[in-house]
Amino acid sequence: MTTAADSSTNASTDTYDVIVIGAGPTGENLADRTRQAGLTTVVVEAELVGGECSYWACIPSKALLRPQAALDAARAVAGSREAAGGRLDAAAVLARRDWWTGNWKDDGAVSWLDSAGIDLVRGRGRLDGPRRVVVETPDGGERVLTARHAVAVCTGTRAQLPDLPGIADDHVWTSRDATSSPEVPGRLVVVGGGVVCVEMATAWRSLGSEVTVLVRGSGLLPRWEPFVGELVADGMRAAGMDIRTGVSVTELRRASESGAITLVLSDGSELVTDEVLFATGRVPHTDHLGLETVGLTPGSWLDVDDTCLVKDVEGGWLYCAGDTNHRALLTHQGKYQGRIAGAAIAARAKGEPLDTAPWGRHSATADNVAVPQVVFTEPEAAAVGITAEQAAREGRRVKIVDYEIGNVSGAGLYADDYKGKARAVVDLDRGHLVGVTFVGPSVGEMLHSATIAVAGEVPLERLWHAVPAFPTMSEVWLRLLETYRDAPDGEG
Ligand SMILES: Cc1cc2nc3c(=O)[nH]c(=O)nc-3n(C[C@H](O)[C@H](O)[C@H](O)COP(=O)(O)OP(=O)(O)OC[C@H]3O[C@@H](n4cnc5c(N)ncnc54)[C@H](O)[C@@H]3O)c2cc1C
Ligand SMILES: NC(=O)c1ccc[n+]([C@@H]2O[C@H](COP(=O)([O-])OP(=O)(O)OC[C@H]3O[C@@H](n4cnc5c(N)ncnc54)[C@H](O)[C@@H]3O)[C@@H](O)[C@H]2O)c1
Repeated sequence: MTTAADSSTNASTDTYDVIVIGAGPTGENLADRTRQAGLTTVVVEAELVGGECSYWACIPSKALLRPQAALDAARAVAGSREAAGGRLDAAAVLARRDWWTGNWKDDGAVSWLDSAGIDLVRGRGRLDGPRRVVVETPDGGERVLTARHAVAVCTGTRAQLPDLPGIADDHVWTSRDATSSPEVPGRLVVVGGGVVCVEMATAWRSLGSEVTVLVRGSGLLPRWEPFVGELVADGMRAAGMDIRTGVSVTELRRASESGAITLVLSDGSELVTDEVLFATGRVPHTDHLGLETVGLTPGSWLDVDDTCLVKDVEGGWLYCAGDTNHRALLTHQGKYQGRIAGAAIAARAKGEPLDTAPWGRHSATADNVAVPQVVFTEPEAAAVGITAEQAAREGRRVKIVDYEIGNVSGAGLYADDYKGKARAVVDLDRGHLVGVTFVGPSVGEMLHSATIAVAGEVPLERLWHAVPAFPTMSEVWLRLLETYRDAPDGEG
């Protein structure tokens, strides 16, 4: 076994300072940080460099959603509305989606790894005891890698399918099909109620599918402020989707001649469709990962501290960042964790002190208090921090401030009859915002201001001095502060 002096010049090296399993957005960022800190770094990738996000998740889904959003924006304003009467060109939308995924080729991402001095080993990696990774290479061989300092598991997730009669025999759509299908199904049923469900139902409806959404609970997006699911459902119904709540699939069968799928529902009725998407959550890629060789349970989410070091493994060498640690299943949080974990690995390798205090450079503190997310439906939803219900559960003394976004000039100018709502959750003991939610057309781009207010713990008195430009939708910030001040027992 050889030892690498510099990984960028020696591709056959088997011992590295850091081994990263999984080259999704998280693995790429983590590897970049350790390499920039001077540590030799290799990433092991079983499929495509760039991960789920680039080829079957964020990028293709947003590419599918953007054209209808552009059309809706034009239709929301008298004058442009008259010019925007046509339908989407589905073939052009799909072609643009394909371009954004690089036609499911990772040449661009591989060149970036090269330029960053990070080695790539293609194949499926698994742990084989402390600091040792065995890679099953595409040619059927095996390659053994050892790490001087750290192994980082960044293997992401795959779709979770419910165990239903017929589901194993009949091909059903998962998020992979919903983001990569070359054809628009005539009829599509989407099962779930979470983010993948609402986004993919919206995208395929915009391309012409007849869409039925089946939700076993009472509404969409149950982890968000309640008005979000209601307004998103209104928008989806207005776009022609059939949303049914309190119902789930109990059985399915695909007809061999027509290919149509019959779904048997929990209310006893049947529904016939061309495709069915199960958007019913995720499971971690931690089975077949050799977790048992280091005392962990195969298939489990990996529990980590704020530096992303896996708990319950001796020797402080195993890290896990991104989806697989279940802190926040979002690309930007995975990349953030990758940056923090990479810096922590480098500091530990050099014997430097770590700054793990809240908001320190080696602590992924934002995961606990300030996770932003945008749902790209029509209307969009955007939130950071906690909801009113979470605040109540945590026993915080809070004031909830609501405002109709349509009342500000910027929103009215953006869209005739703008409908949207903002909510701020103010922690009265701490004197700053701990949660903000917006729902309405194009609110996603406003979210970062809220993220700065929550992560920065900006005192409310100072927020009065953050003056929103006129006439932008951001004037909602001023209205939220005034509403807070004028409410009984307000402290504005
Ligand atoms: C339809 C959909 C839309 C989404 N949209 C958004 C969005 O708009 N914004 C957002 O923030 N998040 C979005 N997400 C979530 C986002 O995709 C994930 O949070 C993100 O991909 C996680 O990044 P990751 O690097 O942790 O894992 P992944 O992107 O899943 O990458 C993991 C990589 O590890 C590889 N791998 C797995 N096992 C092994 C192994 N044993 N050996 C070698 N390699 C292995 C995989 O092949 C993969 O390339 C979406 C998810 C879905 C399903
Ligand atoms: N724009 C974005 O940021 C974006 C977009 C897509 C996905 N994501 C992330 O990807 C992750 C996965 O999203 P998701 O929508 O797959 O999962 P999710 O956990 O958000 O939603 C899954 C939904 O399916 C329901 N469900 C589970 N099992 C079911 C069953 N057997 N029958 C009927 N319903 C069932 C659940 O009640 C839940 O509401 C999320 O954490 C999300 O944040 C983010």
